[in-house]
Amino acid sequence: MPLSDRIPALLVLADGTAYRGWSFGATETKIGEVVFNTGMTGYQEVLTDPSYCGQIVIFTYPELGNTGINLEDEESARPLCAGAIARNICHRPSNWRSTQSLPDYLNQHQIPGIYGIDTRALTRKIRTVGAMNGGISTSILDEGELLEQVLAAPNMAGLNLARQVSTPKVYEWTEATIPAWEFNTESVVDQEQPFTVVALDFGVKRNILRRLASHGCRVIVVPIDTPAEEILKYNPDGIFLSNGPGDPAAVTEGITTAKALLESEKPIFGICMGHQILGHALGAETYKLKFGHRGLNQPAGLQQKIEITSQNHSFAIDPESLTAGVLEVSHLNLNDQTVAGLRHKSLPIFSVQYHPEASPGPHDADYLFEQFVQAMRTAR
Ligand SMILES: NC(=O)CC[C@H](N)C(=O)O
Repeated sequence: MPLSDRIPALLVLADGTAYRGWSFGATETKIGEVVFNTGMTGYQEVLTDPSYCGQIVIFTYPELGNTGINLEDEESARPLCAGAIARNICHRPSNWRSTQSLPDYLNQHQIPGIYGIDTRALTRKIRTVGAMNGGISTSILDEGELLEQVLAAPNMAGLNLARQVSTPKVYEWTEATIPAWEFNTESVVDQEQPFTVVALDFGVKRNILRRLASHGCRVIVVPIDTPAEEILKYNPDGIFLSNGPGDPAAVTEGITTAKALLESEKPIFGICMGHQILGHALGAETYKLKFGHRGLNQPAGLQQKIEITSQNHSFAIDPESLTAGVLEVSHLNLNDQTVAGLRHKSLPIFSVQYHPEASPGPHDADYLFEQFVQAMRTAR
C-alpha cells in the first residue's frame, strides 16, 4: 500500500507505553486486554474464537492476512475480539477459499487493527510485565488522551463476559467435520443411535461442536442461564461445558448449574472455561496467570505421555485448592507446571484447560472426545 494511503494508528498500554503504527480494519477506538498468540497459522479462527471477547490480540507470526478470510473457518458467527496487532499485513490475499481480505473483514465488523508494530518487543514486554489493558485508535493520536480511556476500562479479572457471547436460544448441532478434512478415521461413530449431549454455552467454538458430531454426538446447545433441571429434561447421555471469555469465577450462573448437574452423575466433559467452571463447582479456585497461554505448541501431560496442544486462556485452576477434594490432576502444562487437566476420582467427569478441537492446532488431544463418548457408552 502506498505510504500516502496509510492511516496512522496509536496503541497505548496501561503502563503508559505507546507504539505508533498504521491502521488496518476499522478506524475505531477500542480498549481491551492486550494478550499475545504465538500460533503460526489460524488468524481467522483466533479472531472468531469467542474466548477472545474483550481482548486485543498481538499476533507474533510476522505477517497476517495472506490467505484472506473464508466462510468455512469461522469459529462463531462474527469476530468478537476487541482488536488485532500485527507486524505486517497482506492487503491482497491469495487462496482458493478466500472471499474477503482480512482488513475488509475487520472493517465490516468494527474491529480495529494496528500494524507496523515491533511485535517481538511488545510480546517481550507483556511477558515481563504481564497482560494489561491497552487501546488502539486512529482518531485519538495523543498518548495521554488515549491512556486516560485505557485506565478507565475495567480489569479482565472479575468480568463475566460469557453472558455476552452465549447463545440467546437453544439450537441443535449435527454437522461433523467434512470428510475431506477428517483426520481421525478410527473414531467409532454410531450414527444409528447418536449420543445426546447438552452443551452449556459460555461462548462455544464451532469446531468443538463439529468434533462432538464427528464422534457420534447430537449436540443441543443451551444458553448460559439454562437451569440444570431444564438441561436434564433433554435426557442427555452426557453434558459438555464449553470454552468462553472472561473470568470463570464471575460466571456464577454456570457454576451453580454445573454443581446441580453433578448430582445426576452423568458423564461431563469440560474444555477451557468449562474446565474452570467444573473446578469451581467441585470446590476448586482459579487465579489469573501473568500473561496466559495462547498458541499451538503448548506441551501438556504427565510423565509418560505428552500432547502438543492448542491453548487460549488467562486463568488456571489453583492446585492448592484441590487438596481435599474429589478432583485429581490429569495433565500439567509442561512449560510452567500449571494445571492443564482434571479428572473426578470416582465419576466419569473430566476436563482440560487446552483445546482438543484445535482449529487451529495439532490433533494430539482428539482422543478426549472419544473418551467422553466411551464414558457415555458405558453409562447408557
Ligand atoms: N478459551 C477459554 O475458554 C478461556 C477461558 C477463560 N476465559 C480464560 O481466559 O482462562
